[in-house]
Amino acid sequence: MDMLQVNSLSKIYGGKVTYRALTDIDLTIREGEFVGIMGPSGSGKTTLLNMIATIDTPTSGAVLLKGTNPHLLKKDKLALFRRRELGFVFQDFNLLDTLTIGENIVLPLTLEGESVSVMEERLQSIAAKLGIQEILDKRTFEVSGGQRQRTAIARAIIHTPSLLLADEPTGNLDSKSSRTVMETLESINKSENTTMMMVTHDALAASYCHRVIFIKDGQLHNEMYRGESRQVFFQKIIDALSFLGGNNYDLSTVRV
Ligand SMILES: Nc1ncnc2c1ncn2[C@@H]1O[C@H](COP(=O)(O)OP(=O)(O)OP(=O)(O)O)[C@@H](O)[C@H]1O
Repeated sequence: MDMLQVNSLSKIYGGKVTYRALTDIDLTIREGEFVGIMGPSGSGKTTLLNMIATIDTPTSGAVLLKGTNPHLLKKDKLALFRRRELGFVFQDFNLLDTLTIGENIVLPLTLEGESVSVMEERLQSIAAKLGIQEILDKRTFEVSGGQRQRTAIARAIIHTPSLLLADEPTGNLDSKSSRTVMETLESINKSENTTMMMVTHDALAASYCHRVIFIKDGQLHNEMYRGESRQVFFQKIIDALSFLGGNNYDLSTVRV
């Protein structure tokens, strides 16, 4: 089944000087697929993610999630759609420092008015899957970056969203934590069959995806499927990035 369809999506930013950030993007993501989006700085990756996340609106074209175009929904329905169908993971974790790790994770269920016993059960089960049972009572500033990101992932999937959107989830992590976070996402993708789309500059992170789509100058450039070996895929991604060129690709910082 197709989970996400993006049809002829374009974005022109307004203002004194207009800027065409995306041109005619067509994209389909199947249920359970884990897709990476890569491309040089300024190529339109975050713009694409923001259109799909309904954080921003397209200039033309359509986004369909399970056949529904969220951009056509009224404000209340859109808020509900976002809360139920989407999960978000960001580079800077976006956790609330006034809450414990456990309270952060159950926040989406609190907003849904779920009962305490259901919340507790879901919390324990998800914390066990992500290996963060020991830190549920701690504050966000008492745990490591990798643990914070796993907390953010737990919060993003506790309401079993149709689509998990991640923007540079390893951007603030060292290489060891990056691996753990990517292994976590990979294992959730497998066990829950959660459809995932991740924007990243990090070739190591991208190598965990089933498919990587490269964007250049606001247009789809090419795509690559992983196949059997993550190591081989990693090398292919590095080659594709150096071929793609563009700004801010410092391959000396690439992690193996
Ligand atoms: N609100 C905005 N108004 C005007 N131009 C914008 C706006 N947001 C982004 N842009 C421009 O659109 C282009 C695409 O930006 P976007 O953030 O999507 O790129 P990106 O590929 O995610 O870049 P990076 O890898 O550096 O995060 C850039 O040239 C950017 O300057």
